[in-house]
This record gives sequence, C-alpha cells and structure tokens, in this order.
Amino acid sequence: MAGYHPYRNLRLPPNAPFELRPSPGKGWGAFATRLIHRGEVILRENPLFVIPGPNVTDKSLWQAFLGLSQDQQQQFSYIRNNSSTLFTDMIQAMSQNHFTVVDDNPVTAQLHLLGFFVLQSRFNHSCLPNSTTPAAPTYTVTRYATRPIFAGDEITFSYTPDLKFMVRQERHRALRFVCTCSACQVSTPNRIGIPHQTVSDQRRVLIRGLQYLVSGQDPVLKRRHGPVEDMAVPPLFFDLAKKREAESLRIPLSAKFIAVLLYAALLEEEDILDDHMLNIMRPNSLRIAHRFRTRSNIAIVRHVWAQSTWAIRFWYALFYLWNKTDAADP
Ligand SMILES: C[S@@+](CC[C@H](N)C(=O)[O-])C[C@H]1O[C@@H](n2cnc3c(N)ncnc32)[C@H](O)[C@@H]1O
Repeated sequence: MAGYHPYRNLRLPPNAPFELRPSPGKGWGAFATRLIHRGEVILRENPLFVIPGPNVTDKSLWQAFLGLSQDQQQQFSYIRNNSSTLFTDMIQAMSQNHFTVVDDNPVTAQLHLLGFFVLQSRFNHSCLPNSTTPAAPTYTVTRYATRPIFAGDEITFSYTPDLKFMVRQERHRALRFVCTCSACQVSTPNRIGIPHQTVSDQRRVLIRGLQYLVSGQDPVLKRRHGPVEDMAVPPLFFDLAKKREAESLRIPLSAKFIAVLLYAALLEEEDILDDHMLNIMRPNSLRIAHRFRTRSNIAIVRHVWAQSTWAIRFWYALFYLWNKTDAADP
C-alpha cells in the first residue's frame, strides 16, 4: 500500500495472522491476512513497560520511557493518536495504549498495574467483537479469536467488558468516541427488519438488570476506575423495594436460576457470548443448579441443563420452575 506511515515500522511477530492498515473512520486497525479459527491465538505480546496505576504521572511515564532500550524507545515513538498526529503528552499516549495487567506475585497482585502495549493497542473496538484479551495472572496480554475471522476482516475487541451492560449512547460516552460497529449503526436492520441497535439496546438493559439481580450490584455504577467512572448512567431501579430485594440477594433460588439462564441466552442472542465468558457462566450457573434441595426441582433442573442452547434452557426453566419454592430458599 502506498504512502508513508510510522506504523509501517512497527514490528509484527513472524507469521502474525494480521496486518496493520487504515480502517475508515477509525485511524488504523488490524486486519486478518488469513482465516483465523475460533479460539486461535492472534497475538501474544509483552508490555514495553509496566507502571502502577490507576493514576499515572508524567514523571513515572518518563522514568519508564528512559529505562527502555533504544530500539524500544523507537517503537514507542512510532505510536500515533487516531488521526496520525503525535500524542501531545505522555499521559495521553499511555491512556490510549495501555492494558491493565496482573502480577502473579501474591504480595503485589493487588496493585493496579498498567502495561504499555505497542501492538495490542492497534486493535480497534467493536461492541460485537471477534476477539478478546482475557485477564490472566501475567504481564503478557494474549488475544484470542472468539469466532472465525476471515481474511480481510477487521479484528476488534470490546475496550471494556462493562460495555455489554450499556446502551449505545452510554457506550459512546464511556468510550469517548462514536463507535460505528453494526450494534451501533442505527440503519442496520436485523432478520425481521428491526434496526439491530434498537433490539441490542433492549437486550443490554435486560442484561444489566439481570446481573444486578443475581449479584446485588449494578455492574455499571459499581465501577470506580476506567472510562465509565465519570459518566452519568441513569439508575436501573426506580422501584426501591426491588432494589433492596436485589441488593439483599434474597430472591428465591428458582428466580435466580431463571435469571442466570436468561442472562446467558441474551448474551448468546446478542452474539457476545464467547468461550471465555462461557468458562465463567457455566460454573456459575451450575453452582446455582446444585443448590436446589427439593427433589422435584432437582429433577427439573437436570432436565433444563440437558438442553442444547441457553435460550431453550431458559424457556424450560421458565415453564417448569417459575414461582416454585425450594427447601434451599433464603
Ligand atoms: C488504541 S486506539 C486504536 C488504534 C487506532 N485506531 C490507531 O490508529 O492507532 C483507540 C482509538 O481508535 C479509535 N477507534 C477505535 N475503535 C473505534 C470504533 N469502533 N469506531 C470509531 N473509532 C474507533 C478511537 O479514536 C479510539 O480513541
């Protein structure tokens, strides 16, 4: 491709299944150069440096920068903001190119550490992503494909997991840019002609409410760090009795089980239920399933669990368990 851009100097790993090139409306992005299978590793990368967060100072950033080798400093100097101009200060550069990393040392594991990533930060956001970078107790950030990605497709990920609980406009405020993915484009109609975005917004409000119901915490407002910390998200509950019920976790076991199944079914329908989320969802819902103590309920739960999709599990549970009390109820 013609035209000089400093990103052409960024070093990709040998056999990387992607290339960097302009992504209309989003600066540059990463695009698959061959079919990438679901679950395949796309990129494993170590940070250029790691510093304590969440609040960083120019001084700590300069110190980290000066500790880099000449070659690493040069890779750092190629990084641009989205409009291809240099960052005006180090804090801005860090805020757009970092991932939170976790220390595997039990003494320092609680620190909020931020790593500067040259390549992982070149991937653009999508509210319907095709890759993910699950948290792991190591400084290395690994990106996996969450669905098959075809040659030429842009490789994207969700910039924060909490975005799945937000409607389009809340997501844009949190991201501080207007995302143009298909969940955000007002004009994209779904299978039955309704704009995807309308249905998607309704699903995400429900997903947030269900998460509140089973965890007792509003997943959006509980956040203290990150892009959503200072945004005005409307409260979910206007009925204070319901809010207290959710927060005291005193909902019957059958309602909780149904809520968890509906939560997974909505994620599945929204097409954002990836293998890493499933690895969390499955044991969580099984834990609730194993708490039933009433014999007839246990038989229903076994039958529910044997179904093939979360949507069918949800409908079975709704039909057979709705309003059923259990010996294990709080
Ligand atoms: C870490 S950078 C991603 C790489 C960047 N595009 C580049 O050229 O280096 C994040 C910035 O990319 C842009 N961006 C990422 N995803 C986008 C999307 N879905 N829609 C519009 N802009 C996006 C935003 O300006 C965002 O602040």
